[in-house]
Amino acid sequence: MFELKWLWQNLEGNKARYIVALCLSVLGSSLTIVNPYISQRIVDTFIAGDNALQNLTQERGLLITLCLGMIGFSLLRTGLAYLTTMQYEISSQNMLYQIRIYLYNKIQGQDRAYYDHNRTGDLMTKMTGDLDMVRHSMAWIFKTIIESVTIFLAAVIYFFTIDAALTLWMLILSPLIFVVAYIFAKHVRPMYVDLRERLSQLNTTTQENISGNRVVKAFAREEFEIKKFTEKNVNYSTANKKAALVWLDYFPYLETFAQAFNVILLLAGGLFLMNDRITFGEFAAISSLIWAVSNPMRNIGIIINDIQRFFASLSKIIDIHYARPRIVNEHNPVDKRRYEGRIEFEHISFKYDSATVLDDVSFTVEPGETVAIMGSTGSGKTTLINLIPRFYDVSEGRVLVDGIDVRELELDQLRGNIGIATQDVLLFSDTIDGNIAYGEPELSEEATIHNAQLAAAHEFIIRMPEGYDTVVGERGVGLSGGQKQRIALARAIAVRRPILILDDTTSAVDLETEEHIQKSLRELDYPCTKIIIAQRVSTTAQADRILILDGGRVIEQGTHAELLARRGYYYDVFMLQNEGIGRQVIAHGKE
Ligand SMILES: Nc1ncnc2c1ncn2[C@@H]1O[C@H](COP(=O)(O)OP(=O)(O)OP(=O)(O)O)[C@@H](O)[C@H]1O
Repeated sequence: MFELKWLWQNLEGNKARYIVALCLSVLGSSLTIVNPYISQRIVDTFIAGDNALQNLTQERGLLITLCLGMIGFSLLRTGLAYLTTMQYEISSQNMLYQIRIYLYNKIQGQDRAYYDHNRTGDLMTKMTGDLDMVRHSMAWIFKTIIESVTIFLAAVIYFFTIDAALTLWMLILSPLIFVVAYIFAKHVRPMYVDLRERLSQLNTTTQENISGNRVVKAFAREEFEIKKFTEKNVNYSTANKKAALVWLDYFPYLETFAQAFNVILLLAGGLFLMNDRITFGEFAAISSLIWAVSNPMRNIGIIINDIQRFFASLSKIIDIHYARPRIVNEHNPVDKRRYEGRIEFEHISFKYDSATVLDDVSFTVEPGETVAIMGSTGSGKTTLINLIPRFYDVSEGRVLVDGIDVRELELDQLRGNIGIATQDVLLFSDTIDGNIAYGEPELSEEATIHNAQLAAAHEFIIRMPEGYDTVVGERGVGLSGGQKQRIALARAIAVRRPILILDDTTSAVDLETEEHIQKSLRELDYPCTKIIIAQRVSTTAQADRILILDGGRVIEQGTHAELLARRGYYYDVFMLQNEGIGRQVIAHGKE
């Protein structure tokens, strides 16, 4: 089985321990027949045998030995069970730990497209519930199966040594039980696949609801969200019940078969006893072990249910393992530590799945230049800049950095040469200090403050209760939009990379603060090519060049003054934003 092979490979380092656990399981379970055997000897020798009374007086030593043997074997089995469980637990926990790290690394290594297509809730379910289910199966379900099978076989072999014909009578129903179990397993499998999907939907809804809590509150949509959650919860619960209850359709047959073991034993065993084919002791031993044959039949449904759950979870985990990022290093990537910062878009086009978002875009940014990109919403600005650090790869054309196609550059080095502040600001649950130093963990305190000053963030940070040590939440809880943007900007410039990309980073700050930030950016004390997406003319006016995107195409290109002179899109935006102060800014742009 492919899935089990995968699991076995991932048990690396714990295989020996797991095999020991399996062997201990087999050994401990085989010993189940020892005490019934001893009790058979006791009954036949000291209770029901022909010379029972005589033996009781003459063979006391044997009786005591047999009794002590029973106690000893019980203790031995308890000790073995303890050791066995310990080995299963340790090996499965170690495996879980290893696989979790491995899968986490895999998820970290995925490209943006992977995150576009996989829901966070689903990934979380895989990394938690599914992994736990697999571990639980390794530690408990496989143990139960191995032990049930061993006890069953040991008991059957023991019965055969007593009387083969009687054993065959007792096993007469076994093939039927396996047929019923097989049909049940086939019936229930798709239900567990469906159940797993519904669990993932439930988790996705919960995750979205919690992270989007502020939007929910803002629109007073709590009731709607509760309804949505309840619906997913009901779906999951119904699927759970359906899968669990389907067992009840089969249960009466299997329970009847399991009960029949006792009836057959009473009828056939009684006859064999009366005909002196078996002794009282042997009858007692079979009676005391009949559970070993009937219980696995009874539990077969529970085991099949758990196995189906196990395979449903395992296949989800394996999905992560085999998901290959499309954006990876070339075979022999170009090794270049520090870039100059020359960026060139050469007739590039880009499609998300099938929709064309960028169409034949060409432009060049020389090292140290500042290029501003403007355009209507959805015109492809963010998509365009995402092509530089290879968050996505072009569909056609080439993006070159320092004259080399980005696909030929070493990916970590490429991204390590770019400082980026994204449009959707995400701050980690950490101190402000920790957030600013995220890309440069060794950043000194002075440097942190310096970068915060450049990003016009220092003033508000020092006014916070714990200054730079203030912990901000998952998404910068407690900070205004503009404050978050400024911390994100400080984080982007703190890494001192030769390419700086700012995606609408100052949209939420006031004009005065923005003026300060623009000045800082112009005066950065390290060589840096800047690409700035902005909607405000006040941000773009000082750029060396401004590109206007519309519908994925560059429709205008030039300096502030040149674009104003063209009287196109840029001019219209300028007029809209500067009614009344237009003249002043025109003059400024011409400087
Ligand atoms: N991950 C994605 N998958 C599919 N389509 C996407 C994805 N991201 C963006 N798009 C689509 O690509 C187009 C361009 O989006 P993009 O974010 O680049 O625009 P933008 O110019 O940056 O917009 P805005 O100014 O609103 O940020 C839009 O039509 C958008 O719906």
